[in-house]
Amino acid sequence: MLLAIDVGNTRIKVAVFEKDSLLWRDVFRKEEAGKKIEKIFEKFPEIENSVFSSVGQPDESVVNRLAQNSKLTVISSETHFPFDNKYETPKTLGVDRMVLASGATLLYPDQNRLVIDAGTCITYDFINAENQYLGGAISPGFRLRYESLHNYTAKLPLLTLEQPEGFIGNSTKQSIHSGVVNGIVNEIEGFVSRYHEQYQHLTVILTGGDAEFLAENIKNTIFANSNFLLESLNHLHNYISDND
Ligand SMILES: Nc1ncnc2c1ncn2[C@@H]1O[C@H](COP(=O)(O)OP(=O)(O)OP(=O)(O)O)[C@@H](O)[C@H]1O
Ligand SMILES: CC(C)(CO)[C@@H](O)C(=O)NCCC(=O)O
Ligand SMILES: [K+]
Repeated sequence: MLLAIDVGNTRIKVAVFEKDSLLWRDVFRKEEAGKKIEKIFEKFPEIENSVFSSVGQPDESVVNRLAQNSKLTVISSETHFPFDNKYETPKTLGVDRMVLASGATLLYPDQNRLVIDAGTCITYDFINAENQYLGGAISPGFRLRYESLHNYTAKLPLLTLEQPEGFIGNSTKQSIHSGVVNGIVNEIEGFVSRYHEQYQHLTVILTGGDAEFLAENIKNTIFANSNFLLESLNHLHNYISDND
């Protein structure tokens, strides 16, 4: 049994896997990590292994706690990934993006893949059929867009994610919702079309905290899976174990 921990920019996501099946998952704030992780080991005493990845500097107390209770694998830029990294600055590439690229490589073999992660940031990661990671894009996610419109203007209110009533925003609120939601939807559809022009056969995977909301709004054929990063951690852990 494996415990996978993904420390994002805002929240921590954890899942327990038995082979390829996800048994249980949870999401919590960073301050709660210590207590929550202790509880997970109590709930699942069968956990032997854990795999940890963090977009920021890993929290030492969390890492120590995991290492005390299980055989721990920490994913970093030193990890042996299943793709060939062609990024010009591989040392600055986000660990979360490398985990997503690993999952896409292992789960969708021999094809061009685009992973879109809609979380705090929206990231685009492209791996070609030759398993070369070429890069992608980074843009602000829903919450960042709503917050920056409020924080950097004199009059715009702070709103939270809501489906706009139409394309033409007919009030301040509706204009903001249209700008943020239709902006992101058009951005994603635009990127997917551009990749499609260059790569006819393309598998698109959509994940992150806002994936479900987005899946309902996007035209193109995509695989939406909110747990893709956690599942990628599980598969990457198996890959590392098999190749040691
Ligand atoms: N309680 C919550 N706190 C923050 N964001 C939330 C919450 N519930 C839903 N969301 C939505 O999830 C998005 C953040 O996604 P996610 O949880 O994947 O981000 P994250 O933890 O920062 O992870 P990552 O860094 O991998 O993007 C926000 O844009 C917001 O719309
Ligand atoms: C882009 C984020 C913030 C998305 O979580 C993260 O992957 C990150 O900090 N990346 C470093 C920059 C890069 O990926 O090139
Ligand atoms: K993200």
